Amino acid sequence: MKQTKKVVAAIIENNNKEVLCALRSPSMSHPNMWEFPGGKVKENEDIFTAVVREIKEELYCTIEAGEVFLVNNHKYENFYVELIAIKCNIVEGVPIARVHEKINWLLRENLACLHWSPADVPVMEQLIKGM
Ligand SMILES: Nc1nc2c([nH]c(=O)n2[C@H]2C[C@H](O)[C@@H](COP(=O)(O)OP(=O)(O)OP(=O)(O)O)O2)c(=O)[nH]1
Repeated sequence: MKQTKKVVAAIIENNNKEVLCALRSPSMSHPNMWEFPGGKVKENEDIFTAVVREIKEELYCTIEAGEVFLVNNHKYENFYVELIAIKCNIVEGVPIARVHEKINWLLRENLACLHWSPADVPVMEQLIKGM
């Protein structure tokens, strides 16, 4: 049976109404695709704790988690992902790409210009619809 990965992703919007997007590096799985930063939820960890931890590890800043924006179940070739997108705010620090190739702030209307990880496409589309 295919494994299911439970993954949290942070939807972070700045004061200019731009959304934080992160490019997976060539050494990561799903290389060279854009995603909402985050990662796998650990066993016995709640999703809100997980997203705060992942953003601290990956982007070196502190966020607070808000409400769940969208949950998308996606089937990749070798595994399933339950992608849980959570609205978040930065409360301390400035995001720095530590594991990603780069990060970018984009207006919602421009999000479709990027090449997204397939599981992220419905999240990106919902953000554009919600403008
Ligand atoms: N962080 C994050 N991961 C995503 C998104 N969309 C998506 O398909 N994924 C996938 C990529 C990975 O397979 C998994 C997240 O894993 P991860 O970022 O914690 O770590 P990883 O590269 O070591 O994962 P792995 O594939 O090697 O198990 O979910 C997204 O928006 N954010």
